Amino acid sequence: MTEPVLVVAAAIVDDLDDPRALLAARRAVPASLAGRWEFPGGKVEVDEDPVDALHRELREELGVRVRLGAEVVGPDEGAWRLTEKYVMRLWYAELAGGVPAPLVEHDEVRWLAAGHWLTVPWLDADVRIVEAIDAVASV
Ligand SMILES: Nc1nc2c([nH]c(=O)n2[C@H]2C[C@H](O)[C@@H](COP(=O)(O)OP(=O)(O)OP(=O)(O)O)O2)c(=O)[nH]1
Repeated sequence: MTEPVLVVAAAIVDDLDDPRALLAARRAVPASLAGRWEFPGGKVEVDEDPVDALHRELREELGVRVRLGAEVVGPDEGAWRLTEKYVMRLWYAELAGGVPAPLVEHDEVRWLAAGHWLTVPWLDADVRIVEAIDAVASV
């Protein structure tokens, strides 16, 4: 069996200490995923450190620098299984520089206000993740 490809992504919030708004990005490509929303991020390259990969992806995709918070630990050996092919690690983050813009594979980025995190059509695999972090933020 081949190992799943590691994807790293960020749940960018307005304030790590008191998250209210969550940044979601709408995919423009590929056609099969277009129109669905996701956590910005991407695949870790061979021999690349996952955290370095995350900073690289956020710089390339959104043009931002971030400060990372805690990892959002998932049920699949600490990660989140997305599909047969992909597994994702996710970190909370807040902006440290730049204004997020849909530069590469997205056509819109949107701040979702508290109570509205589940109102956009997330990628299928992301729904349970957004539910999990929404439950924590709503406490
Ligand atoms: N970035 C990201 N990918 C996700 C999420 N949920 C989810 O199922 N995926 C899937 C979509 C893609 O099939 C895969 C990640 O690929 P990607 O297209 O973001 O990776 P990448 O930026 O490195 O893309 P590329 O350069 O290889 O085109 O994981 C998510 O929340 N964020």
